Amino acid sequence: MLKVGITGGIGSGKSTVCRLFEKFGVPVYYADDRAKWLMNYQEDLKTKIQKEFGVGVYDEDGRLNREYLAGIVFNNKAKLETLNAIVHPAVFDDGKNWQEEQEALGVNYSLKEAALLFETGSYASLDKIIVVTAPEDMRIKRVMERDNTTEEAVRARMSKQMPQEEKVKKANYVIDNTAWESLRAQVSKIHEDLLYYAKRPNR
Ligand SMILES: Nc1ncnc2c1ncn2[C@@H]1O[C@H](COP(=O)(O)OP(=O)(O)OP(=O)(O)O)[C@@H](O)[C@H]1O
Repeated sequence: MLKVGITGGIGSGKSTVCRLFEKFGVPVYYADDRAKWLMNYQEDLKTKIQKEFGVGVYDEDGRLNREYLAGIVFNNKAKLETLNAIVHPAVFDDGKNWQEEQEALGVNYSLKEAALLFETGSYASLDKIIVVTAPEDMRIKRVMERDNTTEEAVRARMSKQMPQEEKVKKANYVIDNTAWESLRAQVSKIHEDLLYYAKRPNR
């Protein structure tokens, strides 16, 4: 099975593009959503997080207090690195298990969607990379509307990510998500190409 990664800056439209791939029957692993789930429900991971950041990280029901944790790590590089060193391997292993399941089902290629595909080093385990792009002002506006948040808050999150131009340099495919109208055709073309590549003998 061909393993394909899909990434892009905040608000570029990764999830929107993935939903189009799903319409073509391609299975998608949403690493960021899955990370949230694992931090809430995987006991090993929860124990490690609690040990490092204290009991206050989880509420009485055992659910992660995301605001509390964000307050600790957002402007503290060392703490953020510690958290990442705990969470990223757990998500990577979970993604690997998922890929093995997909392979056993006979899937030609699967997608792994992650905002920090390059930053976490996860791209190294993938065969092809798709980067979704959109102009910065458009991305900010879309996230402000989607999350009902401020420009400042979006820019703060954006500043922690690799710049879009650098991601594009590392991509095998780039999807320009400036306009909704051209999105489906771009996805369709890449899907055909990946299917062809995935089925090629001795690739
Ligand atoms: N081509 C488009 N035209 C208009 N709105 C769009 C388009 N693509 C995405 N959007 C909207 O922009 C917002 C951001 O898109 P999406 O959530 O897919 O981005 P993302 O890259 O997955 O975001 P994040 O980095 O925050 O996870 C969503 O509300 C989505 O509906």
